[in-house]
Amino acid sequence: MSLEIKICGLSTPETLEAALEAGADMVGMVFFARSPRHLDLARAAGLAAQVRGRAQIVALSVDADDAALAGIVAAIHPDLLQLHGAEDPARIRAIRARFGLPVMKAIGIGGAQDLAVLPAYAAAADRLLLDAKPPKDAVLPGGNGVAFDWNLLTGPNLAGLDLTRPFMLSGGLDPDNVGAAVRLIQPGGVDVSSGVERAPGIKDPDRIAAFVRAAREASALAASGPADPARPSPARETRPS
Ligand SMILES: O=C(O)c1ccccc1NCC(=O)[C@H](O)[C@H](O)COP(=O)(O)O
Repeated sequence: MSLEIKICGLSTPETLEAALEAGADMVGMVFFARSPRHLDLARAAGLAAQVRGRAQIVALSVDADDAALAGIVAAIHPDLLQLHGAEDPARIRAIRARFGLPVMKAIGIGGAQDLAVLPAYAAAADRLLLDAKPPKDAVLPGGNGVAFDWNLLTGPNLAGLDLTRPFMLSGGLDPDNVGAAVRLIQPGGVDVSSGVERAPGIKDPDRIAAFVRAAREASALAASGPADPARPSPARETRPS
């Protein structure tokens, strides 16, 4: 299975085009008013029209209620809903049922203890996004450009987890470190926002291209031999189909 690459927090036609031309599989649009990447629905609809049929459209929200989600879905017809708040497995199931769309749940990882919740979330969501926990003083629950210890996701720590679909890795990835992350973890996908920006909320086309290139090169290399012999390759799945 080939590595899926998501560029999150795109907000202009130019940077969106850079992500699509670089070969991103997924593009993320942020609906969270406190974020410098926040999009209003009209702007998002225009960007979605530019993407349709070229990559998957991911709508990111944070503890959004049904009315807010309905507005987002009607405006951009996303392929995937990314939930980046404190949505529990019951809420994820309710959202999947109500909107008939696959859900990717972001889970903050700070230590081995955070892995315990993964099976419950994997059973409810279509995908998991394993992200860093936000720093204590952070305004945003994600998109903070901080990484967690990737070694938490190597063989012994994942051994007891019933994961049956590829997860995406995120948090502090950038063009310089994504190769090492892919070779070590062999995730199903990688997701980046801050690491391809020149300032908060301002994406850099060159960094987007460099990120995609580095991730693809590392994925090809990893496919020729797993870095962690205790771990099946590619990364295991997180939900029965
Ligand atoms: O990007 C935002 O502004 C944002 C706001 C609220 C919740 C999540 C948000 N972003 C999440 C992401 O962009 C990524 O899924 C992930 O957290 C990685 O971000 P980064 O560490 O900046 O690459």
